[in-house]
Amino acid sequence: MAPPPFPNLKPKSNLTLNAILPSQIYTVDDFLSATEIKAIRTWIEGVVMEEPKPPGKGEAERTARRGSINSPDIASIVLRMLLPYIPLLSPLYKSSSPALSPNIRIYHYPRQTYFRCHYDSPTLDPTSKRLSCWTILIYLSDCTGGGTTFHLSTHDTGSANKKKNKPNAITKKADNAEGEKVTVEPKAGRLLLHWHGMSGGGCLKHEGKEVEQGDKWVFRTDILA
Ligand SMILES: O=C(O)CCC(=O)C(=O)O
Ligand SMILES: [Fe+2]
Repeated sequence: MAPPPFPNLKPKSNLTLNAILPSQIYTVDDFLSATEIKAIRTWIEGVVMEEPKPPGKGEAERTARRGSINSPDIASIVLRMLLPYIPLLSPLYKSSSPALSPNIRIYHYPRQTYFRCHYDSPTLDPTSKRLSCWTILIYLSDCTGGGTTFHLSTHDTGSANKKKNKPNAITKKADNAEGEKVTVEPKAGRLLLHWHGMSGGGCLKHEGKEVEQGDKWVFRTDILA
């Protein structure tokens, strides 16, 4: 039997782009409808999911199951949904031909799984020869815990470029030992974009916190610069 198809998603008008931390972290709630999430979850049943592997040298530990598929078609469906928001982002998106990485990844975090602190880095798309610059995460379920937490005083380019931005916060937490953090909670249909491009101080250190209740499902790709 043929695997279930990826649904044809419908761009929605009147959604707000929330600047959680200007120039770094943005969200859009209800980016996907409940029907679209259900159809994507059905499509995922045809995606081969791999069990977690021990981290390689210098890699962050991650204990979620992951699947990946190379699909320019899915990238173009999701790009059409993202187009209204791209001109609103900072750093300003300069390319005249917006594109998404066809490397589509699915994460499944059962209870008690996590993705430890790391930085995303610009990654070359071998076909277009373009580097990624914005991480795209779309939450496909509700769960307790499992937030995507950013460590605000961190940049991979060293202290000279540390941001002085203040977050507009979904949940804002001060932690004296580790500095200020901002957590985007997983919510079904919520889109999270965060910057990992070359300029603007690069990527903030971030992590997928341990899931406490329920299962966390995430769709991941990247905007290409
Ligand atoms: O699952 C999350 O909340 C974070 C995922 C992440 O950091 C990544 O895909 O690089
Ligand atoms: Fe990441």
